[in-house]
Amino acid sequence: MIDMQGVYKTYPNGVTALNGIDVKIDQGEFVYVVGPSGAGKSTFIKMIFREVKPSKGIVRVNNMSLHNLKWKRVPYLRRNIGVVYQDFKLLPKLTVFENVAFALEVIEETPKVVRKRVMEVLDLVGLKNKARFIPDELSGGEQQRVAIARAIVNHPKLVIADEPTGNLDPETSWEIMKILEEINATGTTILMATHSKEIVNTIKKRVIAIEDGMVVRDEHRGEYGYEI
Ligand SMILES: Nc1ncnc2c1ncn2[C@@H]1O[C@H](COP(=O)(O)OP(=O)(O)OP(=O)(O)O)[C@@H](O)[C@H]1O
Repeated sequence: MIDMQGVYKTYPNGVTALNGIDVKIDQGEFVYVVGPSGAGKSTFIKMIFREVKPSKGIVRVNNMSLHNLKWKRVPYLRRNIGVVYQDFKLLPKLTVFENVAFALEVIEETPKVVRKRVMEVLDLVGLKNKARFIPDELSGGEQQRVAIARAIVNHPKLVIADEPTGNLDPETSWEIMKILEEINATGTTILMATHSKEIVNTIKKRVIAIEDGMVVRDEHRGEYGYEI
């Protein structure tokens, strides 16, 4: 479902963040992306939902070629990708329900479908009883669960999580991981950048390590491999 061949990214300021990446990820895999700060993990991840365009190389996601994808086709790509961020990025003035519904309404679903689907995903993340709350009234872990509900409400084939537990305490982080594993168990591919040694070494999955913009390690049931 993700295929990168000879991918390079040099930002306009001259920094080369990706330096020849070759990676294939199949539908249904759970993959951690690890590596030191500034190694290129976020750039790698952003390339998959076309937040970043490659300077050189082939990028295919869900059978779409991204290196030459027209800007107006980008929403079609993103419809099959849910994104979860470290800082949640919820809309502060909208309720939990509205934050999640927003992702569906933009593709013009009927109110009935929206309600059913939003309540289904809120149930999955254990927040059905907080549908009317606004983000400020929730804990960090709860906000991240809303962000996950929003990411999966469209039944994406792929969920990308950029340090989803980075702002959470350990106990809450395990809860978030449990939810991501449940989503993965339904066949959704999960790609997660993380600095959490505990998580990577405990919940064993494929590990792709990036250093200086290159894949230096790619192991099934791999280790985190760094001290911090
Ligand atoms: N928009 C940008 N413009 C210019 N340089 C950038 C941009 N984004 C990232 N970089 C640079 O590219 C390199 C890789 O950054 P990236 O954010 O991909 O690393 P990372 O591995 O995700 O780091 P971290 O673990 O700290 O989040 C860094 O040197 C960074 O300064």
